[in-house]
Amino acid sequence: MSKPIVAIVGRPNVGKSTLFNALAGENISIVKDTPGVTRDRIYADVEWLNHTFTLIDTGGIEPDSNDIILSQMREQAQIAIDTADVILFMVDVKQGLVDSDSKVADMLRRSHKPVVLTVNKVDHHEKFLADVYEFYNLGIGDPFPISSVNKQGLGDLLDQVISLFPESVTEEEEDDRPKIAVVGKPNVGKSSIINKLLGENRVIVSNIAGTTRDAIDTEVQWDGKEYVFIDTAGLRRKNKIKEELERYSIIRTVTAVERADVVVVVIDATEGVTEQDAKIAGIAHDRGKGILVVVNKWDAIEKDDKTIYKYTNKVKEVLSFMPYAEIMFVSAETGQRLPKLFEKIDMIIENQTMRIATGVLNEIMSEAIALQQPPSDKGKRLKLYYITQVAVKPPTFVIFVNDKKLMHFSYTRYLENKIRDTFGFKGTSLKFIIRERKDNE
Ligand SMILES: Nc1nc2c(ncn2[C@@H]2O[C@H](COP(=O)(O)OP(=O)(O)OP(=O)(O)O)[C@@H](O)[C@H]2O)c(=O)[nH]1
Ligand SMILES: Nc1nc2c(ncn2[C@@H]2O[C@H](COP(=O)(O)OP(=O)(O)OP(=O)(O)O)[C@@H](O)[C@H]2O)c(=O)[nH]1
Repeated sequence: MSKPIVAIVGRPNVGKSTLFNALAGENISIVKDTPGVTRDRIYADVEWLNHTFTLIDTGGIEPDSNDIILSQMREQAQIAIDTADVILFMVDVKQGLVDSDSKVADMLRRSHKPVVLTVNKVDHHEKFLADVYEFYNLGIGDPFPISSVNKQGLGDLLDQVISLFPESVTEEEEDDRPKIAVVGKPNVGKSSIINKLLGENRVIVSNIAGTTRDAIDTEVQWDGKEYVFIDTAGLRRKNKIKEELERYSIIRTVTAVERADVVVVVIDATEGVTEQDAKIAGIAHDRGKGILVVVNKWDAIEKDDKTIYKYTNKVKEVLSFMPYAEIMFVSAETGQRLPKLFEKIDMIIENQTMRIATGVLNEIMSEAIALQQPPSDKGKRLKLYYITQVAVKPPTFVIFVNDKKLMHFSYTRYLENKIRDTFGFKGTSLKFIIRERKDNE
């Protein structure tokens, strides 16, 4: 089930980052050993009442000449229209209604996307109320006055945002076809891979409009089974903007990954694996998605009998935060090994949805404890009582212990490895939740 996406759009300096930080707060998921992205605060998961959604800050416009601001705002708004379920359009009560606000409002209105008009910097309600009313002129509905700095008005704002989410029983959720996102740096061969898969296999292609987002998905049939490639039309069609801002490509990646079951991370063999690849892979890792690393352009490099081995090690080193990732070497040009992609995808999905019986899990844990004593601190030893699997996609386990503080990351990793020794779980991360239970309970 993918989380709804909310995008913040607005001119420079209206307070987008301030609101983003106020809402994301400590909820921002920072996985310690994942590189980059989450800490860039471009996106974060926000919880409000019983809802979780992904908040995206489309900001990052360099305040320059007005012309540039307007064209970049249009770009920003387009990204939001393409990817978000709800758009939070932010204006600044102190600056008042500005021409570029009206132009962007026109664009948003034409998109028929749910928009929440957010009037920021209303630090004193009475003083600014008349100015807030002015924003009715934008013709995109009621203005919601807030003060991001003082965290005022955020509750009403979030209530409104949540009320606009699509019904939870959408077509997308009933659809059990595997959904695949192909991501990677520019020029690594994402489009070439998809075109090859479409072309050679004489697959039936149909465009399925996203249920609430404007992303265009592509259906591919392989071996009698249907797979959905997310937002591939945008990939195959060359980007209008030559050098898409890194921020925007991260936003596109996040929103595609959010909807995917399996994420194919494409790496260019001729360039080698880089930190930027790690950053992109980190987005999928953070979200607990199935991951397949595909090293493309394998035809284009000089090889001897050790090349694959060396290359695999290099990939594992740069992507050391996801040792479970499956790696394969392909060529979109020659089609080498490309058909294997579907086998791997099937295998990863199976692992993502695998459920292990509680009895078996507890046996594995008891054996692991017998082999390696749990850590202790100041005379108190960690006791592990019970383990059970509570969810799939990714497989999630709860471990009951006497004292959470004693459960070191390294011991969790040790247990994870023991579980993987038995069940593999290739291509998927595993999530562990540690709960305390008192001895006498
Ligand atoms: N008085 C007041 N100032 C605010 C409020 N929210 C933000 N500001 C200030 O407005 C300025 C701009 O805020 P940012 O959050 O950086 O604005 P932004 O829209 O992210 O700007 P860009 O990154 O340039 O797109 C900062 O000096 C903030 O402290 C508010 O609610 N009241
Ligand atoms: N030798 C070789 N070249 C390839 C292979 N796959 C792609 N290329 C070339 O790499 C270049 C980029 O390929 P694209 O498929 O456009 O890459 P992309 O990742 O979709 O690029 P963006 O749309 O910019 O993100 C093209 O010139 C392709 O011909 C391959 O397997 N071998």
